[in-house]
Amino acid sequence: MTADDVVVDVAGLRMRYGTTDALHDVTFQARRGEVLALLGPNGAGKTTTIEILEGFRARSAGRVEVLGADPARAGEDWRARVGVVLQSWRDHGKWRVRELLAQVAAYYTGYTTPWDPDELAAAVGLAGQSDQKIRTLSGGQRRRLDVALGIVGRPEVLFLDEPTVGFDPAARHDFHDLVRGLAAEGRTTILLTTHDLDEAERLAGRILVLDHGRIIGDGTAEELARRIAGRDEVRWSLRGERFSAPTDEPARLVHQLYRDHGGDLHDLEVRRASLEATYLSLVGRAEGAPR
Ligand SMILES: Nc1ncnc2c1ncn2[C@@H]1O[C@H](COP(=O)(O)OP(=O)(O)OP(=O)(O)O)[C@@H](O)[C@H]1O
Repeated sequence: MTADDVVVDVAGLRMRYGTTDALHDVTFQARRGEVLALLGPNGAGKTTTIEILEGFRARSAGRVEVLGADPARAGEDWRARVGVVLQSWRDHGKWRVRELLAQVAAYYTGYTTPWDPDELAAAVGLAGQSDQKIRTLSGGQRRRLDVALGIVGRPEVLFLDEPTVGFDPAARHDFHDLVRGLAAEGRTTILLTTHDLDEAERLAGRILVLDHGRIIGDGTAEELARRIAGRDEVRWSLRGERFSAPTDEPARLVHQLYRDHGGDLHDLEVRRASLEATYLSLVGRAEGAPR
């Protein structure tokens, strides 16, 4: 990773609210084009971290750089390069989708080349709602609009705080497609917070597990699962008897079983080391650790 590739650089970040330490010593980096999930239980410090990176909250200690600048002191030109998806724009119920996108796009003129409102509406799946008033949108459509407003200035870094809370499965699916589409372009670094393992696994190339203000896991879903839950498991039955074996190479074991037992082999199953088991194990371990 070269210094130019590092878009988010956090070292020794601490946050104290009164007498409560919400972040102890958080250190991580994100590269250009990377999708990073901050995963953790309630109160882990996800929102606090992301608000500090967005420049909306002053930290207690530590070094934070986003696009080479300290968010606590960065100016308008920096802000134009950073996208933040806020909770729904409920105050603008009387505005039409295109109008609001055009209005917000106009703020970026002079800093970046914002999206054309109609192209952006189409990109987030709101082409059919461009002329609709915001208060008439469904929850999922409104969330798409939130995302559209977050990306209207073509940000280099996009922050999404619990983006799919309250979504139905179809809206979640569409939203995931939208984020994957943005990520596929490779120019936007995306940092999202979630409680949802499935969402983290689907969207993020890398997952940071945060618990009680500390990072207790960092890697791809597969790396985390292997590191903690260990090996995959192969299960089978042979002449009415059940067997199981842990293995690092399930394909090789399955091949061997077929070679040795052929048609006598039944109920063959490969269980991958799961992110869920890893997460529960990580968070469970941290429960017993000193704070
Ligand atoms: N403004 C505040 N004043 C005092 N304490 C706060 C404040 N904001 C957050 N906290 C505390 O800091 C800790 C981390 O909170 P934070 O909201 O960052 O967690 P989170 O991981 O985003 O949780 P959730 O998943 O529930 O949204 C919690 O103990 C919370 O009570």
